[in-house]
Amino acid sequence: MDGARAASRLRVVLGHLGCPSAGAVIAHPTAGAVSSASFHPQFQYTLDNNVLSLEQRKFYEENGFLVIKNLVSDADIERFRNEFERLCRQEVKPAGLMLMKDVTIAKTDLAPSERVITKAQDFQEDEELFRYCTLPEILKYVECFTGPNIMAMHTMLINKPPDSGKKTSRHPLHQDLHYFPFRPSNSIVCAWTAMEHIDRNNGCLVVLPGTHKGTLKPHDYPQWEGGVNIMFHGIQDYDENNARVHLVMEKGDTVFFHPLLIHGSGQNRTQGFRKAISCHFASANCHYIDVKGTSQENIENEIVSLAEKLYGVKDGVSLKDVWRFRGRLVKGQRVNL
Ligand SMILES: CC(C)CC(=O)SCCNC(=O)CCNC(=O)[C@H](O)C(C)(C)COP(=O)(O)OP(=O)(O)OC[C@H]1O[C@@H](n2cnc3c(N)ncnc32)[C@H](O)[C@@H]1OP(=O)(O)O
Ligand SMILES: Nc1ncnc2c1ncn2[C@@H]1O[C@H](COP(=O)(O)OP(=O)(O)OP(=O)(O)O)[C@@H](O)[C@H]1O
Ligand SMILES: O=C(O)CCC(=O)C(=O)O
Ligand SMILES: [Fe+2]
Ligand SMILES: [Mg+2]
Repeated sequence: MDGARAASRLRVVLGHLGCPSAGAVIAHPTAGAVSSASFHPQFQYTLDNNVLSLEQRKFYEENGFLVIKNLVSDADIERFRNEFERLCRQEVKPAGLMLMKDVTIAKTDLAPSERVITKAQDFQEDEELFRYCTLPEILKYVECFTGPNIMAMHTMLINKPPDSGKKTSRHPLHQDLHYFPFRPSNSIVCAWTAMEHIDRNNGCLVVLPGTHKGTLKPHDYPQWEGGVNIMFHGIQDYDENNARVHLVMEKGDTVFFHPLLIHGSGQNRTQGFRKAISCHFASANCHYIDVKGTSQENIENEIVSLAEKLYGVKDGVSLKDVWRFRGRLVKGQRVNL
């Protein structure tokens, strides 16, 4: 049940009980016997617990994202950086890991190194990097969105390269839900941690606040002259008047955001490789959906044919099989996913 319906149902129930202040529960959460810290039926994107302040909850409800400063330690980030370098040099090859190169060098046979790999994806079998998805300081916040049964569904270390001049280091504006065949969307959250100072010069995250309240939009490849990275689908028609917020973040700062929030990242105009580590978490109580006949069918076809090509998997595989294989339980019980 969503928050608005829960609130109106609560009003009905309290009304039946002859409670005169039924409306006041919504208008004045501090009134009466209801504790303000734990009971907010008007909220629909965050859960009742004592981790987020009222201000933080209101911010996420309104905007669809929340930045927590200095959440991950320098020592942990150093470990992630070292392990990423080992993966790039292919000193270790965890099962399922995908190493991506920028489209401008995809067809070259440069030896893999941290100056060639732009993204390490699906590191769920790499114990050292997967520590990120189990950090108590991360999970404490994740639980505010997913509840207690938590799956790490999708992992990435993004190493945005210096732009070659073709602007291929950009990530077009998109909604992550486009890639996910599970619902409900409010029980999914991305944690994205800056591994260094990130601003507009090296291609920070750009978000369109409040867009998490909308629906999933059709995505496809943008018509960019210089080329687009494989699977970097973007929204074709978003509201150009929607405010754009550039998230300037320091090392260790972490943004939690809703999978419908429209976001992307600009080009990296520096000579450094801009690093961030992220995980999409979902409640294990979410359920898989069939995306056939929906706007997500294009990404399903693309991912499934890639899986067939790279891993020789047989016909009849669907997007949900790919995600079932990637997902790992990090807290509570693996209920559905
Ligand atoms: C919420 C979240 C999911 C949002 C996102 O993450 S959006 C971006 C998602 N991106 C992905 O999922 C990419 C996942 N990565 C991969 O699948 C792999 O790393 C690959 C890109 C396929 C590379 O795999 P690899 O084993 O190295 O295979 P190959 O080097 O033989 O490449 C296979 C064919 O793909 C091409 N390719 C590789 N990298 C890129 C690129 N950056 N842009 C465009 N095309 C690319 C490559 O040229 C090759 O093409 P063909 O020779 O088959 O024509
Ligand atoms: N013309 C465009 N059409 C669609 N998306 C765009 C366009 N230009 C940029 N974007 C996308 O918008 C997001 C942010 O880009 P934006 O240009 O605001 O930031 P930037 O490149 O970091 O900074 P600057 O404005 O200084 O270039 C990225 O996801 C980028 O891919
Ligand atoms: O540039 C980034 O780090 C963000 C990438 C992103 O949004 C994604 O991979 O889904
Ligand atoms: Fe994204
Ligand atoms: Mg720009």
